[in-house]
Amino acid sequence: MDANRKTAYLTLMDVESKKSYSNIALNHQIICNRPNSQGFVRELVYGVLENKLLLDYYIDQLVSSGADSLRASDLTVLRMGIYQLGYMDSVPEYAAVNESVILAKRYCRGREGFVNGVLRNYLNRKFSIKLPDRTEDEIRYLSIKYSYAPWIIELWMEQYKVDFVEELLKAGNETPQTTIRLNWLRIIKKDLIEKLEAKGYEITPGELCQNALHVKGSELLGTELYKHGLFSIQDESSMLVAEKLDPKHGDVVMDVCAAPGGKTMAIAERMNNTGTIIASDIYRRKLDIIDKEAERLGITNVETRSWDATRVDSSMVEKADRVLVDVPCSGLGVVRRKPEIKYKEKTTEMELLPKKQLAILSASSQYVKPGGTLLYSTCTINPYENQRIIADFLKKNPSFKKEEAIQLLPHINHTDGFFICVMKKSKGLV
Ligand SMILES: C[S@@+](CC[C@H](N)C(=O)[O-])C[C@H]1O[C@@H](n2cnc3c(N)ncnc32)[C@H](O)[C@@H]1O
Repeated sequence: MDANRKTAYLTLMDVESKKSYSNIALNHQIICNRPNSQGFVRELVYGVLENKLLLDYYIDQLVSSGADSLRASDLTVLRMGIYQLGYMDSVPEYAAVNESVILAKRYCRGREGFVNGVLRNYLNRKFSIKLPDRTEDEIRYLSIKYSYAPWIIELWMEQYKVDFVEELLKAGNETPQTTIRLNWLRIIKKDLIEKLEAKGYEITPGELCQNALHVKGSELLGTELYKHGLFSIQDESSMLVAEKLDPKHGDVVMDVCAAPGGKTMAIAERMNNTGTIIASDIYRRKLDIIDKEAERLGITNVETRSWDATRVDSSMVEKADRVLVDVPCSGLGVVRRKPEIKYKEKTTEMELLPKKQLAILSASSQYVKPGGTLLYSTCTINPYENQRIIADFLKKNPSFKKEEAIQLLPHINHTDGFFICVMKKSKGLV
């Protein structure tokens, strides 16, 4: 059996049935199955994940009992087959059908005839299947066309005009460019560019941050340059958080939701290994990742500890020059990297997020020294987790003033969708 399609199938099944994150499942299955074209596997996995509702809409037109009636294994093989037939020009039609039938023989015993029939039916009808009528139900049309749960589209329509929302939906299905953060502690920009170019990578400068470079080329994480800590992979939105926090040499910084530590490291590099960063997270096991990253990058000013950020550590009250509050959120700004987020249901857990975010922000604000900086950030595009939290917080905490609030958007800034709000604590009594 073709190892590429097997890897893609097993990854998609992990995401569908075990609710694994796509990036983690994909890396795991690549290690287990050693496909000969990781590029093909990625294209197929992300193509299917990004277009899941659209592919199921096609299956609904082709299978009388509908996509919902199918077992996860049958549905996954059909989604993969239709995606290859409809969207992957590099795959000949016969290969897409035959390889899907081979997958079905292995993973959907007795259903290979059914899979063959549905895919042939798709080939016959693919140009005649129409999307739902936009004028009748715009949310449903957009939800199918761009494959997003309807509640996300409704949420964005509350905030933005429909054309703007459509651009945002489209951008969420694009592949993000690879961006790296150069490690100022180990190398200067010019030298890193030279070393990467010598290895055949194509480099262009970042748009938002001095230490950002866009890189074209594969296997970056396998290079000696990465292993020796000359750079990290990070979107410019996260780098901008560290830039806006503006840490100074010798500062005491608290990073209260720190794991896996991307922003902690960016802050530490800016502080040139001076001062102290207390990086805490509720999960002890996640802090090991921060310790390992610090070692790779030659960072020595980070102390990790497990702490529930909704609780106030009285020993740290008014001890920090800067506090970063990068809260857990719905992740609607990172759908380009984790397309499975587009299909999340609006659960009670999600509805409780703003309460938790406000609790974390309120408790953590107590660590800020008079005159110090408090930065709240999320990787989401949701006023209830962003602007509303800040408004509620500022109403109850008049000693803080908002200095700047930015909502980065993939179709405008070409970054992840990020919210960054910088606040200052007054120097005296308010
Ligand atoms: C958005 S992630 C942080 C990403 C991190 N700042 C970075 O740049 O790599 C949110 C983190 O908050 C942590 N978290 C969730 N609830 C928490 C709590 N009550 N106290 C502290 N950390 C919490 C999660 O474990 C998760 O690692």
